[in-house]
Order: sequence, then C-alpha cells, then structure tokens
Amino acid sequence: MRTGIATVCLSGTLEEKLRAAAKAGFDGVEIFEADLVTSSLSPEAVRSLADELGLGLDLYQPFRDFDSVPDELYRDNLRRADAKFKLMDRLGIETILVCSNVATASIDDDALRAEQLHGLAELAADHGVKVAYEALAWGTFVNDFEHAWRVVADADHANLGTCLDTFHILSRGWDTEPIERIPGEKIFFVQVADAPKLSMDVLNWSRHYRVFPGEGQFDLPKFLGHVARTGYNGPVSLEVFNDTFRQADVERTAVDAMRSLIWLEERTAKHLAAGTAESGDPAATPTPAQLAAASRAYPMPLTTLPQVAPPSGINFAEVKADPAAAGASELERLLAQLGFESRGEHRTKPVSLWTLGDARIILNRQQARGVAPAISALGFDVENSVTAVARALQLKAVAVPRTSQANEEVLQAVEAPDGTEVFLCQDTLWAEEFGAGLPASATEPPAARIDHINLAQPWQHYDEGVLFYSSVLALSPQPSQEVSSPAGLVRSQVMQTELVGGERAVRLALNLAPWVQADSVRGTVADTFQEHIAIAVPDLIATARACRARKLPFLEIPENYYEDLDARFGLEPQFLATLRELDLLYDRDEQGDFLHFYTATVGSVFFEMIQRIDGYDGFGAPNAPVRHAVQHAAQKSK
Ligand SMILES: O=C(O)c1ccc(O)c(O)c1
Ligand SMILES: [Mg+2]
Repeated sequence: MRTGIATVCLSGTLEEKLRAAAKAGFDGVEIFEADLVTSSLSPEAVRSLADELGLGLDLYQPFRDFDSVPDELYRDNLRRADAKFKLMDRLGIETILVCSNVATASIDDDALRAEQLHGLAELAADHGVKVAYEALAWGTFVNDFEHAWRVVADADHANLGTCLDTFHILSRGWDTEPIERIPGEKIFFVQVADAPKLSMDVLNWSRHYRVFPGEGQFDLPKFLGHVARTGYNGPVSLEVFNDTFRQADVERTAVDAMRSLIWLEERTAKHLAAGTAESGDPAATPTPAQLAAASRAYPMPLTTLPQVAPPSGINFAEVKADPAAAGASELERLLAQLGFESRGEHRTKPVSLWTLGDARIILNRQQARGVAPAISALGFDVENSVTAVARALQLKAVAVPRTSQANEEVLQAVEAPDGTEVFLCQDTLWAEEFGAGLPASATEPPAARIDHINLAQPWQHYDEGVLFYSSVLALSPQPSQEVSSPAGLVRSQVMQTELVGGERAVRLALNLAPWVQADSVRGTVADTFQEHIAIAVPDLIATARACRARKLPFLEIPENYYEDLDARFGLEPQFLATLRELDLLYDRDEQGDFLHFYTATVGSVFFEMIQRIDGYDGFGAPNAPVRHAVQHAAQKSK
C-alpha cells in the first residue's frame, strides 16, 4: 500500500514537515496549500527537496468552492484553477483535490455541476493534471460521497475522478458498502482519518478532533476493505486536522502517523480475511494462511505483521527512585507496610524485588538525582517475546538499549510514548537474579496480583499512547471518560484485555492530567503528576486492618464522602462504619461490588489496594474526584 500524509497533519515549516514524513518512512505527501503559500521555499525547491528525500508529491490541496456557481463566477474559478495547474507543473504534482463548494454554491443542479467539472477537467487535461472531487461533509449541495461520484460519473472525463475521505463519509454515518460500486480507476485519491464519536457540528469536529487511525472510533478497516475491493491501488494518505498534533514534536507525530497506517493495513487484511473465513463470521480470527492470502488478494498489497495474542498478565511493575533522596527508603517502607516482602537485591544492579502473592514490584535506584520517584517500566506476559518484539519494532517502537551480563535472562523492552519501558516477558526466570528469588509456593488463586496500572500521560502523547498499546500489545481501548479534579478535568482512557471467565488479565488506565505539562521523557516531568499501581487482594478489609497495624499512611477520606455514599447506596450501618474507620472507598456496578483504598503519594507514585467482588469490572471511577481532591490538598500542604 502506498502510504501518504498531508502536510497539514504536522507542526513546523514545510521543510520540517517533509523531512519528518520522509524519516518516518512515508512514500508520499499531500501538499496543503497554506503550507506552500507560507513557505519561503520556491515550488522548484520544494520539488527538489522532495526528490532528494525520496518522497512523492502525490496531491495538491485543497482547491475550494468551484462548482454549482453562475457562469461569471465559473469563468473566474477556471482562471484560479489555471494558476494552480501552472503551479502544480512547477511542483511536479499530478493530482489536485477539489472539494465540494461550501461558500459560493448557489445553483443546486447536478447537470450544471457535471458540466462545470467537465470544463475543469478539460483545462486540467491541457496541463496534464488530474482532478479528484471530494464531498465535504458540510458541502452546501454535495456532502455525500455517492453524490460526488454520481456527478463525476456524469461529467465523464478521463481527467476527473473522485477522492474518498473517511472523515466526511463516517462522520455522517453514510453506508460504506456503495464504495464498491465505484470503479477503482475512478478513485483518484483516498484520505484516511479517525475521530472520536462526538456530538458537535461536523465542521468543527473535522477541523479540530481528527486523529490518526486507531486513535478514534471509526471502522476504518471496513472502509479500506471496500476500497481494496474496487481495485484501487493509489495512495492511502492521512489527513488529520488536530490541534495537538499541530503543536507537538513533528518527528514524533510523523512516526505515530506511520504506525497508525501500518496497523491499519494489518487490520484491513484481517478484515478481508475474516470475510473469507469458512464460518463466514466477520469477527472470526483468520488463520495465518488466510491472512497472507487476503493481504495480496487485491491490486493494493497490504503489509501484515507478526501476530500476537493480548498479554495474559502483568509480569511486574518497576518504580525508579533516586537513592540519595528520601523517596527510595520511603517507597521501601510503604511496600513493607502494604505487606510486600523484600526478595533481595539484584546480583549486579542497584535494584531490589518486592512481592506480595503474584504481585511483583521492582524498586530501581538508578534514578537521576532530583527526579521524583515514578513508574518507569511495566512487564507484560506474552506468549512469545521474540514475536512480540518483532511486531513492536515493525510498528516503529523504539527498542530500549540494555546490557546483560553472562547468565542473566535477556529481557526485551520497547519504549512507550511517555517513556515507560515496556518489557515483553515469557516467564519470571529473571527473578532468580535477585537474592531470594520468588517465594516457593504461590497460592491458588494468588493471594494478590497487580490488577491495573494507572499512568499519567503528557498531553501531547495521549492519543499516541492509545495507539501504541492497541497496536503493539493488542489491548482494547474503552470509550474515554472524564473525572473532575481540583486542577481541572482528567481524561482517562482504559486499555484492557477481553473478559475471559469473568477475569481480565490486563487493565491499564492512561490519564491525561491537566497539570502534566510534561517533557517527552518520563521522569523530567515536574513532580505534580501522580500515577499508581493497583493490587487486587482476596479480602480487602483484612488487608486494610493489617496495613493499619503496620502503620501504613492511608489517603484520608473526608467524612462528606461517607455521607454521600450512604445517600447513594443506603449501606448497612455496620459496613459503612467499617469503611469510615479504615478510609475505604466503595462502588457497585451491575455485576458486583468494589472496595478499595489508597496510600499516600511518594514522589509521583502511590498504591491502591482493591477487591473486586462478584465480577465488578470498573475502577471505582465515581470515587476518583475524592481521591484527586485529597491528593491535591496533600500536595499543596507539602
Ligand atoms: O476542512 C477543510 O476545509 C478540508 C479541506 C480539504 C480536505 O480534503 C478536507 O477533508 C477538509
Ligand atoms: Mg479530505
């Protein structure tokens, strides 16, 4: 598949955008008119830079407000077009995108539109240019891709085709099946964007909230499957108008963008393969042979990746703390008060292992000076770490450089967008390298396990994080939520594995905190963000009492919370008194009940102990505002 990206997706100057797109591995770009007009590079210089970078200039866009106008305006529009066709000759660009008229359309007549577009195509032919007509979702008369295609078909000119843009099609909820009735050679260009499902006017939704494929909620594999079936084999190009990406680091955004297309290719091949599966079930998992066949079934080849199953558990979590600061010993004390046991020091590194049941936490004292303790690494249980790493690298994840000594387990890790090191683990043999190793007898079911991890995300890498964990680790994103805090709304995105036998192996929550004005590298963030490790235990009340006896600093919950809780749930007085006494929080969903408590924060890290009763599947979200408020107050008083 030929990959592309519109320059409007990226931040910086035109030259920076082109360099970043080339470096990320794109085949071509769409030159967005405003980027050229405001550039100090001449069209010839842009052309030779693209040449030098090995980047195709696949589209010039947009040309606006052409069709459905009175004759006088039509002639002026042809004059405007003529100037652009001459410019395209200097740039060496063959195709121009003409979007449906939103400003000057005054005559709603398909015959006239077809005639005017035919006239434009005639002029284009004189310049050796092709015109791709796109229906904008808010076009005055043409706002539906089928309508745009009908007009193009009526105009019947070799130099006129249509441009399909997923946003304009899926934001309006149009059926995508009819795409297959367009001949592939009449589709001149394909633009892809994802978006969260929002209820707002479509123009503002489009101009500010588009995201890269896999970061929103549109069914893009289905769309691209239809496109593949038409026989189309031109560029599939990202056109994402997004306020965050336009400010973020250009090279990182380009890599995020490339990852989204690589993953979309694979998902499209899977979608096509599922359609051919014997069961006929579109959700069926295709065999490797079916996947390979689907990837080359149509003129547009689809690259696939090494296949991985979602992780089967959280192998460990690592917290980094500067040994010279109080953080490291405070964390050790906290772990001991929670009931964790020290399993000793690593043979060669200043790193210690702590366990509680099957919950494994590594305390790493290699932190740079003055940086607050933070969650630095997560280990995920995977079937095959070699395959998992190969997949991650193909998805442009960056390998974490590691040095291992003789006789040490070789662990493979890649860097998540926020800098967290993600280890892909096949076993726990690495634990042998710590003094005491793992306890001999793990109980069944385990006395404790890591239930979820909650990571604070820098604002500019939030969507990138969602895409990373979905594509690399096969976690499924849930609809994002917002919880209130004294510093603003916190956007929270849960990524998890499917429910199997009432259990979820992995739950990860990505939080976009309003106060995380972070640098891209974890640990350089001002120590105002907080994140945590949550451990599930079989009897939370007993755990809380034991922790109290060990003098654990609990997060203290205000009395108002318990009054509200009682009003909401009408709890049994004795039970409510226990919650109050132990600073416990409570929630309930359709399945069951949830009990939890939090520790005080050390640096950026705190712990949560939880108990899920009868298949409760949430995170106690209604209690999050209380936690944020108490933590905020605690931070201020420091
Ligand atoms: O928002 C716009 O104006 C606009 C312009 C060109 C496009 O291709 C598009 O999808 C939207
Ligand atoms: Mg478009």
